[in-house]
Amino acid sequence: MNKPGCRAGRRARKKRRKKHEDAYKVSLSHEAQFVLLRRWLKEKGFTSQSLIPVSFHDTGRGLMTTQAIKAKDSVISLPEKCLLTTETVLKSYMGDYIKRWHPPVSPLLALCSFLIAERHHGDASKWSPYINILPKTYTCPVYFSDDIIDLLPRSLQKKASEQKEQFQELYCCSLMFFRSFQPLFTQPTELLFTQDALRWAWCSVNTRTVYMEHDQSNYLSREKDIYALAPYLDLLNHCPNVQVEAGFNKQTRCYEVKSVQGSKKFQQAFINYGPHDNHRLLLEYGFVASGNPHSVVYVDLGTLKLCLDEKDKQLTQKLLYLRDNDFLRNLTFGMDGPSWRLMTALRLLSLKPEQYCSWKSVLLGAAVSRDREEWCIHSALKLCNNLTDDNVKALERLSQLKQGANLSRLEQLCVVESLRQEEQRILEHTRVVLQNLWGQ
Ligand SMILES: C[S@@+](CC[C@H](N)C(=O)[O-])C[C@H]1O[C@@H](n2cnc3c(N)ncnc32)[C@H](O)[C@@H]1O
Repeated sequence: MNKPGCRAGRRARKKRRKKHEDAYKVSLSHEAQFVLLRRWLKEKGFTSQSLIPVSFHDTGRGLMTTQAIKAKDSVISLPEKCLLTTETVLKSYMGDYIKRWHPPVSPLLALCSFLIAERHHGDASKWSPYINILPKTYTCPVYFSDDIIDLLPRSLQKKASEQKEQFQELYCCSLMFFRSFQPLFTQPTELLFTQDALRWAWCSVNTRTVYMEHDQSNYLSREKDIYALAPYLDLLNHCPNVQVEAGFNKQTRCYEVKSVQGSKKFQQAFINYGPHDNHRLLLEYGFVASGNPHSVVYVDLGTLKLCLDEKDKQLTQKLLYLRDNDFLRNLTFGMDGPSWRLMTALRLLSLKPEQYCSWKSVLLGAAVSRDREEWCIHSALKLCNNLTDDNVKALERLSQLKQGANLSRLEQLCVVESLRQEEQRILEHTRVVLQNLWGQ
């Protein structure tokens, strides 16, 4: 039974926490750019007052409820007129240029080109109230310099570098296409459609669009056209524990978000971007969610090799089996210890020559012998300690680099630091689990 004293203490702590959070919750609804945005949206038929823009102490800018939302009730319903899609782009002054271009460009590139052009037009743009509230820069890895990429967990470094290369390739391949817009501008397109401008537009589309399927256009490439920029609605932040139903309603012709559990008054309204771990959130959205239940620490092949016995004559064969059976990726530690896949890979690597014939049953989950199980736990601890050391070094380096960094670099360093801190927390839990297993 709870002691009354404890309950009173908890209540007091809760009150203090709420007061602290409220102090760092600043309404943005009276700022000129949001007043203009709301006015512009009202002209397009969006009038709801139940969500207001707020700067939150933990997640940054987002939307707060001004009234309670019941389970299954609407969070927001945005009329089609407010959405910016490839249809908007193809119907615009850029449409004929895009339609003429061969081979057809992707829906993503069409949207990016339009955003770049509209940002350049400034107040003369019909979309300026929306463009003005878009972030000026992002914390996705495509913005990271090499020294920041080096501070990511090893398994993420490769993906981050690939993202940068993929972006670079898109830019190089699009230069001629951008040049085709020259008649629309007085300035040379090289000065408008720069790599920086495309990076900004690319991140705007990738981090802010909602999923909306469109009919395939003959004027665009075969890549799926699933994007819609949804002004105001795109101020909703992600919470892994929230459930929503979202989609374009063909009857009401609105993009609707409904809450599954409901939400209290004066709370941040969240949506769910999907069951992503922190690596995916960082790669695709440029942030990490603290306490993310989907997060794990990945053991890359280089780290796994630390517990391999170079003198093991079957080592090459073991690694081949692991690779052929898809056991060399997605090896992870979670809050509850090493994953089944990681332990299975370690069990196969642990086999002595005379046990090697049982490799098939090991891959199906069978344990071999007590001493091999101990070897696996010991190896998992070794991997856990190695990843922890790597984290500690990265965190030290990050705190050095943060000193004297400019604002956008500081934001990037802080995101990487949050990721490392989250991983440290997972590894600490994993170590306790492994030590308990070792003691059994
Ligand atoms: C669709 S926008 C949401 C609104 C955004 N915060 C803004 O100021 O415009 C998506 C971006 O919001 C940020 N974000 C979303 N959820 C977050 C969270 N739980 N914590 C921190 N940042 C978050 C990330 O930068 C992400 O790329």
